[in-house]
Amino acid sequence: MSSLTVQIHEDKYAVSAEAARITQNYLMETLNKQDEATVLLATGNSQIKFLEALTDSRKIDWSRVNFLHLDEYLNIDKDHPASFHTYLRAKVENKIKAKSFNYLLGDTLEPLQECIRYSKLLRRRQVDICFLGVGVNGHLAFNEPQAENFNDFDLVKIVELDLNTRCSQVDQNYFQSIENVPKYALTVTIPMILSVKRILCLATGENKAKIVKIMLQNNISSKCPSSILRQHSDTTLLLDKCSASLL
Ligand SMILES: N[C@@H]1[C@@H](O)[C@H](O)[C@@H](COP(=O)(O)O)O[C@@H]1O
Repeated sequence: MSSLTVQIHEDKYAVSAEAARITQNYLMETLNKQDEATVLLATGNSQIKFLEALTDSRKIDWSRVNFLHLDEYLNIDKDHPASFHTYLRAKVENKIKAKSFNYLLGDTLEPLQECIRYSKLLRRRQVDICFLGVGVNGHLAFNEPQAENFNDFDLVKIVELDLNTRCSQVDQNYFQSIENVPKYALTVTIPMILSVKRILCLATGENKAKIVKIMLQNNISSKCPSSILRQHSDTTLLLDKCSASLL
């Protein structure tokens, strides 16, 4: 049965605090039932305060938690300031002592082999919880809007990034100019995301209001990949008043 719960909070700080609270409780419950837990991490501005609050938690036994992440640019050095590797190393890996931390390698010379390697890692364990943001064009991880259905067979794939997505990375000062933004990326696919037990999706700010409305009120369609979350069995979408302003 599908179940998407929408919460509307005062601002991005309240969203982050609530996301950290939900995750902390969920991971504690999970670790009471099983030896290890597995988390699929997102990057982006929506995650910053949330990850800060979560990694401050002293109630979670991080030594029993495995981490993987959703996506990475292709042809980017892992130490590049805009790589998701740099982001996650600083915001998560360096802050806790995890059981394992498994990066998608964007500087690989063999992208197809990297997809296979990462798919194997993802298959090894059931992912317990996945964090997501929503792109301004509705993308989930780097699953860009497209005409076809959500029919990927693979768990990880190579994608060509939308011009919109690449421009938004410049607008947010991750890259100096559009020429510097990689054209391709690796991403976990929609079927992989839907296989996760619990999903927390965070979308805050006025620039997300239009897409949040489309995501929740238009037909479920691969033209707005995030709309597929309405078919997942246990997803919470956390909005602030700005991103929820058109609902
Ligand atoms: N590829 C990432 C996504 O994984 C992220 O969730 C999304 C939302 O970003 P933000 O959190 O900045 O709104 O866009 C980025 O481009």
